[in-house]
Amino acid sequence: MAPAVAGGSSRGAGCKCGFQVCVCSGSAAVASAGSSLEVERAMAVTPVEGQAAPVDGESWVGVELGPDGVETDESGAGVDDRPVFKTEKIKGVLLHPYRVLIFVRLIAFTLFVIWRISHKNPDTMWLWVTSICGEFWFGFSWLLDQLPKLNPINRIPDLAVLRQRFDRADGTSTLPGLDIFVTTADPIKEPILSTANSVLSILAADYPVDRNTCYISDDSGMLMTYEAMAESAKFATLWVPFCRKHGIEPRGPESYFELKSHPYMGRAHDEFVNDRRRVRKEYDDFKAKINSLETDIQQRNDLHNAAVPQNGDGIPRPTWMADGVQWQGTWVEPSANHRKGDHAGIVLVLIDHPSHDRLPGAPASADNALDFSGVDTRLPMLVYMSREKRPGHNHQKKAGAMNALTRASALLSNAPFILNLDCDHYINNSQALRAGICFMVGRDSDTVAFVQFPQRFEGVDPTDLYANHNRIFFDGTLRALDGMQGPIYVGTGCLFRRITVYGFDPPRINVGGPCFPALGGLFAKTKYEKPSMEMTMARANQAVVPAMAKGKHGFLPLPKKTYGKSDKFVDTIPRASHPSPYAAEGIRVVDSGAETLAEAVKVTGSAFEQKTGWGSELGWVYDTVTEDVVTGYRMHIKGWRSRYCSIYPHAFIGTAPINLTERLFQVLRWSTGSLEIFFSKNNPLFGSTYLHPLQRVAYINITTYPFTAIFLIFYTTVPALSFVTGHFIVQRPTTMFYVYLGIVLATLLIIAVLEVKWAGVTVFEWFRNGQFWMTASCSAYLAAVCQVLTKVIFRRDISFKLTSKLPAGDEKKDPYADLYVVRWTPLMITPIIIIFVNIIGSAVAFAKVLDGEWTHWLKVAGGVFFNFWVLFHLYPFAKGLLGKHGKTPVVVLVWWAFTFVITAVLYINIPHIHGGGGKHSVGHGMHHGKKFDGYYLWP
Ligand SMILES: O=c1ccn([C@@H]2O[C@H](COP(=O)(O)OP(=O)(O)O[C@H]3O[C@H](CO)[C@@H](O)[C@H](O)[C@H]3O)[C@@H](O)[C@H]2O)c(=O)[nH]1
Ligand SMILES: [Mn+2]
Repeated sequence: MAPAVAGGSSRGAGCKCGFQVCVCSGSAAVASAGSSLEVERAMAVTPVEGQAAPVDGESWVGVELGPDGVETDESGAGVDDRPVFKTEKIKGVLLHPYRVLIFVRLIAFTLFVIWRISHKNPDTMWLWVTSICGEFWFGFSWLLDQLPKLNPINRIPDLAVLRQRFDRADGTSTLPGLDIFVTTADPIKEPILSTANSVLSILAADYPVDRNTCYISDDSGMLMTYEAMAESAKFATLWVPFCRKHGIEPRGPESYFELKSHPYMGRAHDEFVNDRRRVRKEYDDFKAKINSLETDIQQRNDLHNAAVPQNGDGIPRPTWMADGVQWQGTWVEPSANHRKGDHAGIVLVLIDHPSHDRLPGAPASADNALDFSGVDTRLPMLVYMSREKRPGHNHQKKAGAMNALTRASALLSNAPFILNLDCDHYINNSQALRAGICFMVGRDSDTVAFVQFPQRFEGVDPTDLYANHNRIFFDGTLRALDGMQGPIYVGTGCLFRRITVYGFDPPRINVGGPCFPALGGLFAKTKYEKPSMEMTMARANQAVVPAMAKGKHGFLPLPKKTYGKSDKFVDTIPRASHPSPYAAEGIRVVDSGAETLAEAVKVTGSAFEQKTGWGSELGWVYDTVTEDVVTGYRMHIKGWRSRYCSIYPHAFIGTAPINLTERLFQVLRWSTGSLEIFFSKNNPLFGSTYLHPLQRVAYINITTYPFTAIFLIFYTTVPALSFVTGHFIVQRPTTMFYVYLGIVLATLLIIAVLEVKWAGVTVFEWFRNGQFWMTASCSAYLAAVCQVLTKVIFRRDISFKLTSKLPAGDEKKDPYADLYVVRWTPLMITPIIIIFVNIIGSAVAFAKVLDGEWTHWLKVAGGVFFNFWVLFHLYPFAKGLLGKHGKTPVVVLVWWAFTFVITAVLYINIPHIHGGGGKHSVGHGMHHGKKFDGYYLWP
């Protein structure tokens, strides 16, 4: 097979797990991955104290800060010089061989291609030409994937230092404000209980409550979502103080109560057990309420609407809120102005701004069973929002929701930082928010646009059949990019700097990675300016940042009209980088009065963005099926940097589609989105020179990887067909050919082993990554290439559906039932063809040897081995295709063996194929009876 390939670690191909247990025990890891989540949670009792990400500690060594490495705090004054995060690089014993091998492989590969070009195959020129093109592409894409990994960096937040610098003795804190956006689009397809859990985990996270606001955006506009959030707000008054009192981890109740053991903080064990029993009972009630919401709302409506005639009379039957008011959004019985895609905007405050001072709870009493005396009972602000939807408007999916959230939140809380979580992701580590903030307030951090966390998933089958955990991508590629300009933005679990979202330039440019300042300086503009005195003073005084309009690389706001017609909103922009929502002690500069709420509804209106810069110059980027990568790209080309934050226990955990069809569709969407960027004005080849050179390479990689499909289809079919046709890619290999090939393959493996070592993943995951890479290439990537080319040529739009978070099988009996549900999609056609071609190819070869037609069985074995290599990669796919039968792996093998035997028997026994006049005697390469000396290239 194309020697350059090892399963690219692009986003689509890959696996996303990340369990400490895997990392420590190395080998037996994967089998226990499912249950290791339990272990992990049990270990989560003690909140992390700057605990390292789950990488192999032996592989990394601290980077020493130079004399300039003194930190300044948010006021710019060098108050405390201890850094809020530590930086590590890979130990020399790993790093040097790693880099040398990459170089060696590059040379060997070049020599290999030169050999191939100079050894023409006159028999079948088309094979020769196409295969060389393929090899060239594989080598090139390997390089694109490998080069940005030359300088991996590991950063570890130091929460103890953060605490000392920002938290005061009286329990208040000067940490910067943080707005958290949760996006949801359907209370059924995205189970509402899971969304409620995410919100509860956010409300209970460890962050100064008066500086933290949670926004839930509901693109369905349904009352059910709103009421589930109202219930959550109610339950939070118990859940949150309970978490604080006993140091509960994780703080999503569902995952907490699922734990087999319930460790506790502090000494009051009996009290803890009693409290937990109480809360558990309340949680069960809460769950029951959430689960009956649909019928409750229905019943309430029936009661209210009893007077209205029942059948098809065209009289609208409204949906009623609990307080007897008509719901503004989507009605249960949809009518004009009240259906999905056609309803008014809604902004409702469920929990208002908390007080600035602590609010200790009451001791246990008759109507209050839990003793919360001494526990702060304040809750962060919680806002429900559903933007206006109108027919004929393109609402731009998640990107549109995020932009609406950005504007509404500016009016209500205007925090300088924004964290986005998809509705199925909850906070698994209560310190996650603080950990992310470390990278925003540390040394040089004012040029950091966003902090991307790895995406971790639960509910993935223990062997991670379709590489859902994507660990090679997260722990390898994204971490490595931290050593360049920073990780690519890949969606949920990302913390943003608000002014970056507003399209501002960074205060200065310093994109050269610590290891390649020279290289960075050579190709990229690495102008370094110390923050001006004015800016420093402004921050120190906690006043409006006056430097915003200044300087080429100072904050450069876009023209006012770019932001839309809301003076109130535009007025918030100068304070957008202000760390505190308080002007003077205790006086909030933002309010949630009726006027502000009305303005918030206005700025989320569907016409608001017309003739503004939203979706192009600022905010999340529009007109693409994946808004994430391109939004981050537009920040990087301005010279902003990003950071990767991988903490342990995992910061956030979500759900992943373990069903083959769902997974293929997800990857189809991602790869289509990637190609769209390539064919747009955001093609990374033309991005500004502020882009770090190797960062550019990484972007070229992530916007071109689906093209691999074209070449891989060739390489997974033609060699197998060679056994039938007798035309081979390489006719007479020489010793040097084998030497080059050997080096190319050996270095591939050693590089992988080193990479797996520093990334802290397992070799098994590396194989899974490769397997899914091939499956995706033959199906989703190929479809993506076709789709995008159609879009580019015929200007046809591409539509996509939500990734399902609903388990399709019976969850009670088997948590992974969804894995075995087969839903047919045309995406499956190519991998099926490839499987058959490879089985048939090797069967024919086998038959030819048996038959005495070919005598060099050893040479044939090489080719057959390659066919098996392809089959090995497509094995998970075949397993999934068999559905329930695939549960027994033998079935796959039996199915394959059966096809093999049938083909071989048929070949030997049917003279029509076997004898002269068959296909294989047509070419000049090999004739019946002629000694087999053509040899298929790839062992
Ligand atoms: O009209 C819409 C459609 C989607 N969403 C939300 O967008 C998020 C992501 O959608 P999902 O279908 O779950 O996509 P995934 O493939 O699971 O998500 C990954 O890929 C997306 C880009 O394709 C990123 O936006 C996500 O953050 C990333 O986790 C979910 O919270 C949705 O509720 C909306 O708010 N409005
Ligand atoms: Mn999702």
